[in-house]
Amino acid sequence: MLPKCLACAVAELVAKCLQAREMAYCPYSGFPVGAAILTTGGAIVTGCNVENASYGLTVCAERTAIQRAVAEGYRRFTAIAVTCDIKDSFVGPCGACRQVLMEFGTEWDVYLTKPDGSYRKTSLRDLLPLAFTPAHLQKN
Ligand SMILES: O=c1ccn([C@H]2C[C@H](O)[C@@H](CO)O2)c(=O)[nH]1
Ligand SMILES: [Zn+2]
Repeated sequence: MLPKCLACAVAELVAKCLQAREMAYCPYSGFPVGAAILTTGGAIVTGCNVENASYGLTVCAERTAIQRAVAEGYRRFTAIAVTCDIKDSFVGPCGACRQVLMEFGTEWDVYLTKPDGSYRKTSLRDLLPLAFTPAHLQKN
């Protein structure tokens, strides 16, 4: 894959998370969420929330995306863009998703994206301070 400029990669990532939100399966909440993950190699893997009649089995968009990415053979990531239908504020991933993303690196950029495509950049470190990570399980 050809390397892209960072601004181009972010623009594509944001566009893909908005597209992914269109695929959300959310008949119970009516709250569609889209996510798009950028791998270190420049590939983008998307996800949406997938709800279930047994409500607790619902999977968030961010976890759908990361699980899909890992299943496709990717392990190293640089960024995730996330969007929902809320227009007046930037909304972060839920706590469960923050922890699951942290499993695959502490240095993620996170683009909290509004439906109009505007975004606020933050980081997984800032979203999950003092995180418990795989490094804590390594023997000394
Ligand atoms: O970070 C989050 C938070 C919520 N949801 C989904 C789960 C559920 O389908 C709907 C309402 O909680 O939004 C996500 O996809 N990501
Ligand atoms: Zn979540």
